[in-house]
Amino acid sequence: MIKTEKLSKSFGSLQAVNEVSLKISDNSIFGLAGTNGAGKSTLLRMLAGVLKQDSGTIFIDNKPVYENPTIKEEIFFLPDVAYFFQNATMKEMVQYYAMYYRKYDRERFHKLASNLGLDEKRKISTFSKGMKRQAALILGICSGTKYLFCDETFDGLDPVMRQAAKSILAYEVSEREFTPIIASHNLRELEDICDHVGLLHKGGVLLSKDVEDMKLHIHKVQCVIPDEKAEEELLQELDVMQYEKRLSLLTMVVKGEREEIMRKINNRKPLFAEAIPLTLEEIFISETEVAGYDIKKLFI
Ligand SMILES: Nc1ncnc2c1ncn2[C@@H]1O[C@H](COP(=O)(O)OP(=O)(O)OP(=O)(O)O)[C@@H](O)[C@H]1O
Repeated sequence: MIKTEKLSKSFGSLQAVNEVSLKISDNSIFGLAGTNGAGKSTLLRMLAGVLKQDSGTIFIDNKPVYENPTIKEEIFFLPDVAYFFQNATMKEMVQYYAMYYRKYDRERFHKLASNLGLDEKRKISTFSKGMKRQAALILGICSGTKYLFCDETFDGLDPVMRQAAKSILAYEVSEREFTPIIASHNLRELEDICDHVGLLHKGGVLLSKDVEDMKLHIHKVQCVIPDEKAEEELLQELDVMQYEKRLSLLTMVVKGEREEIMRKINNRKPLFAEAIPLTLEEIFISETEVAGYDIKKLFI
């Protein structure tokens, strides 16, 4: 488990991370969301023990991380710009990492590289940007560490590869002790993968929540209600966060229990009504409006 208490870091007069207290549970995928400059990379670098905090504490599995080689053997950090030795092939990078990470899984690496169509003997410098991202990700995953810190790892991957990367991470979490932490300025990249999301804003944590929990209390529904008056009454009756009407189709994001919402809609004799999946952005809108933030301005 990762636990920080009042973690802070400044660069000169700029407060990049401001009293961040977070808990990241084991065997879950944690998304660290926030706009450009929110402090995600600085926070990840401190968590990975690359950067020393000015104040506050970080404990990983109850041990301080900075200058602690034992705990660092359980951490792999994927920076936003992947680093490879000059002219190195993936095969050579594996040899290098395997010297440091005793649990390096070469077999898994061969399998993943082959599945993704990446040639282990080709110089990584000749790979495309997306291929380099894939290479960095699988090199990191196969290190066998308990924690994987990913800084904008999905950036530059096409939608198919993004999905593949998400599946690989989810598979690892289900198969072994593994906790990936993924930082991204794009909420859509964290969609469908994170169990828990922390939202950083101006160096502080705006919220940190379990995604499934959030989904229990907010729902997106679509319906067609032929009677205009009944529709108006429904909008009054429900705790509507957002709504949009296109022709006769009414789409609403509503707070409350799902059964109760559907019961109220069905009372208005809809031609059709169904609940549809919520995006992370929609969930965040409802969660942060209480704090007075306009999430749309934070994530354009
Ligand atoms: N080495 C540094 N020296 C000075 N300022 C820095 C340094 N590293 C980060 N900062 C500043 O700290 C703040 C947070 O930066 P950080 O890179 O952590 O944000 P981020 O959320 O990762 O942003 P992005 O999504 O753009 O990568 C920014 O204002 C940045 O300019």
